[in-house]
Amino acid sequence: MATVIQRAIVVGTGLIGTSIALALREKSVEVALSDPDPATLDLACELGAGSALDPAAMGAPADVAVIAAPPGAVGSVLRDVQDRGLAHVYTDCASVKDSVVRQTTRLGCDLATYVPGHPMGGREQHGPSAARADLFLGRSWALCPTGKSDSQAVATVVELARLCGAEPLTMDAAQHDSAVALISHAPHVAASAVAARMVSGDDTALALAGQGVRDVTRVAAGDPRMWQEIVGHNAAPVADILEEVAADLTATARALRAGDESGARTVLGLLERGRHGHDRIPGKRGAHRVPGYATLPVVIPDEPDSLARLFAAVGAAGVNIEDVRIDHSPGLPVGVAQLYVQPEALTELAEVLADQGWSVHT
Ligand SMILES: NC(=O)c1ccc[n+]([C@@H]2O[C@H](COP(=O)([O-])OP(=O)(O)OC[C@H]3O[C@@H](n4cnc5c(N)ncnc54)[C@H](O)[C@@H]3O)[C@@H](O)[C@H]2O)c1
Ligand SMILES: O=C(O)C(=O)C[C@]1(C(=O)O)C=C[C@@H](O)C=C1
Repeated sequence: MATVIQRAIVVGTGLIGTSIALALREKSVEVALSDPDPATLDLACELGAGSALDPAAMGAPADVAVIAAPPGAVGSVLRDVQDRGLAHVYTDCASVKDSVVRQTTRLGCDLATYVPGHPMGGREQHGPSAARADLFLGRSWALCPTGKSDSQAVATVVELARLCGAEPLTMDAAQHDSAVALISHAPHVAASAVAARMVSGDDTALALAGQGVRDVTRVAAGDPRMWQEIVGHNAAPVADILEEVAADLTATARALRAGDESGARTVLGLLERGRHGHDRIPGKRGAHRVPGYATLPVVIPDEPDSLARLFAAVGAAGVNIEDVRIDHSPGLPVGVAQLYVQPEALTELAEVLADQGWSVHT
């Protein structure tokens, strides 16, 4: 079933909504934007994410409407946009899915045209000023169709994810929620618990802070109210993981106080399990860019000679690759090579590679 998204609506133009809109604009999709906060909407428009939604001037419904509002608002926003007939297909971006599906069902939304979604890209900042067109490049995008979502609607939202450079993964809402409790929500709370210790740390201790504590606590800089809402909507799965983390921490503290051989084995056991768990996390996505260079993200197929061909093409264009980072998850058919080049080489290299058929995301 071929679907081509030409016109989209984004409701909620914060970090996620504006990032999706920017990614769609790069693919020449016409985007109409809406947000209850006029300053937020103006900024998203000024950043080139689209133009303000004017329902009177809209004509035919858009191909897809994306709701990028906080989880607790998704049900009522969906009901409203469906009542106004703004699009043929609807999706949302909330970080939790089961409670959102229950809200939409309770509010009598049309579940045939709605496909719950969750793009797995984000940042610890919020609002349109933090948005980036490449936020979802090479990331997974969870789709949790309800039993009632129709197949054309699912195909449209798959296309939306791919237009943003992401790889759609279909699962049910409960499976999604326990997965994100493990890989996103509990880690966020644990990072906040570690970061909260810094409140009473003295200035000398904080002056010593290196990269370690910054890495462990980066996400704790996120919006506390948004995260309270996210973990509150996924309470039981998050609480389950946090209890396991707390048990490990309590056992480790006891073992350290005991200071005996058995205690040493307990500590080593946790550190070894931690390393093993870390090794199981695919790729190294979201690492910070190397300062001073421009980065050119290029999508690479998961084939033996892709990188060699890409490097050869860059060399033939006379450009030196200063550094490279490869974001790739085993099992996904594509990855993203981030090429670090001198800023003055960027535009021409992007054009040369695009002309040769590479999927380049400047
Ligand atoms: N921040 C992340 O890393 C991340 C990643 C993936 C998904 N999400 C999900 O995406 C959604 C948006 O998060 P964000 O980080 O962009 O937050 P944000 O605070 O940057 O943006 C949220 C926007 O929603 C608007 N909004 C609030 N109530 C609304 C309503 N009733 N109708 C329409 N718009 C409304 C706000 O004015 C704001 O502009 C949330 O559901 C969040 O769970 C966040
Ligand atoms: O990278 C970050 O800053 C994020 O917090 C992104 C992150 C995540 O935990 O991976 C956070 C919440 C989302 O719902 C999806 C992605």
